[in-house]
Amino acid sequence: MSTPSTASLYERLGGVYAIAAVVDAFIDRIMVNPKLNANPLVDEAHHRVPKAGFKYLVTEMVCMATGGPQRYTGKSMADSHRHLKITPAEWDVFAQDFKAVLDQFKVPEREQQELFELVGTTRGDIVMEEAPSARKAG
Ligand code: HEM
Repeated sequence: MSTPSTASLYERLGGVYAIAAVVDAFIDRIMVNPKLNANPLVDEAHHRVPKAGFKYLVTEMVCMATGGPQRYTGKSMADSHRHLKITPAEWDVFAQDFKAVLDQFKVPEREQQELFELVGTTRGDIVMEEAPSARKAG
């Protein structure tokens, strides 16, 4: 049995420098993934949004979500993804790339699981499960 740790996930991941390095590699990977860019709406946005700003916002968000002192200043997940019509299959491709990068950086299993739980909480705002007209307004 492992000793329970009181350190936040942010601290266990190594803080902002380590998180920014993982986000850097992850965004480089997803932005050129042909399976994600097969969605023309995602492809268009991936070529319009400057990578550096995207990495900045995702780093802020991961730092905040893991218990760091940063505050996320970007749009809500629903507002920044609704127009992309992301499918469950595309979400799975995204998750596979995430896992590959966490493995590449040798993030331990426990921290990977906690990250996947956090990422999973946003799925409902990002993945379009039904026609937009069927979604509740507001
Ligand atoms: C947990 C999962 C995800 C997180 C945390 C996340 C995070 C973000 C953030 C922080 C932004 C910028 C918001 C802003 O501009 O203020 C964004 C935009 C974007 N995301 Fe995600 N994202 C996730 C999943 C996905 C997936 C699965 C895809 C593609 C398949 C995707 C593609 C994009 C694209 C293309 C944009 C730019 C949209 C635009 O400006 O038109 N994201 N995301």
